[in-house]
Amino acid sequence: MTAPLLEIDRLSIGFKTDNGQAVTVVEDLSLTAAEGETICIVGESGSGKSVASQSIMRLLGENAFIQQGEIRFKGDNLLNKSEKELRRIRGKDIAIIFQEPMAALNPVFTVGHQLREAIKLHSKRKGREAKEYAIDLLRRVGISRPESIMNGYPHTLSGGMKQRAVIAMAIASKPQLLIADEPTTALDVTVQAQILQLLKRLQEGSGTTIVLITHDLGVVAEMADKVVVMYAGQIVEQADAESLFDRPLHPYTQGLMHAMPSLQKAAGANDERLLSIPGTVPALNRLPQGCRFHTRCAYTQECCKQSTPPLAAAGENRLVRCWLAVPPTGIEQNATAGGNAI
Ligand SMILES: Nc1ncnc2c1ncn2[C@@H]1O[C@H](COP(=O)(O)OP(=O)(O)OP(=O)(O)O)[C@@H](O)[C@H]1O
Repeated sequence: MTAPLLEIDRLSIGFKTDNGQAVTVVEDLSLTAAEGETICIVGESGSGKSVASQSIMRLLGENAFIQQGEIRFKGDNLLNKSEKELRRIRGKDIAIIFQEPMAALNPVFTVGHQLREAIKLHSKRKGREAKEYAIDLLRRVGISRPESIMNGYPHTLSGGMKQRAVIAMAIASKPQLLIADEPTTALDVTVQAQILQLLKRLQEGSGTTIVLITHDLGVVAEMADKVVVMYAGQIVEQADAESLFDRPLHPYTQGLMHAMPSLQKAAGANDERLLSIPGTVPALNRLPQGCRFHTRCAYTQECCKQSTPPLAAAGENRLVRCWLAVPPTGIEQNATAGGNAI
């Protein structure tokens, strides 16, 4: 059997803080993504989604350190690569798109110049050939007057057009893996939908694997094959998208779903009484004992305050970290059987 394109294996990441202490922000994270698959990582702000995704490209700051684990891309551990080897992989085999398109665009160069540079960096195309390819890429991302956009500076474009230009740069080298970190959060709703459709269409044509970071379950519903739900640095639930939306198992996932505006409207809630999960994600250096979610959970029992639930099997291709799904008394019995289905 061929290895999945991306395998993150028991990855833990810490940051050194100003007072010299280390804080773990991603703990024991494992996931796999096959060729052509879209995997969404979802959770509230501060759950560790961006740190996890940026670690794939080793884009974390100097105060970040890997505590354990591997990130394998086509079977090779990226954490063992030199900076030189990584430079070759970044932007060519693996590309990243951020929430804010200006993070990738330089305001002092035209869109065409930047696109041609991206093309020259990762392919043999030069001069006229690079220009024609740039125009073709802009057309592919839905820009209808590519020639005039080529001569424009980024600030002359709308947010949606800028993000399209960034996507054109990202796909120039035909990457096998595209990491998209909240790519539509800065855009208004109709443009968001267009950009998501664009990513889907490009993926269908190229077979690119997408790791999509979002706090928005609406985006997950639109895009995901597989979903990883993160809370306070840990995976709390992992499932294929259909099973997750059919039957969310973790109270946190259920809370995120109840907070989805479309579901609330369908249930007849009015805007003043939008449901949300009470409380906030705890600070990672002051985590509660036991389950990290227990201080916000409607189903907290004594065991939740005492000990951390494991991420256990809960049916086919499903994992959940909750004592309700895998009761403490069942753990020893089921440990050798690989967890308890609910
Ligand atoms: N450079 C850094 N130094 C110290 N801590 C950091 C650094 N970058 C991120 N963190 C911390 O890591 C934790 C996870 O952050 P991360 O950005 O991954 O969360 P997120 O789920 O992507 O949320 P958001 O949607 O707000 O970006 C947060 O507590 C954050 O403060």
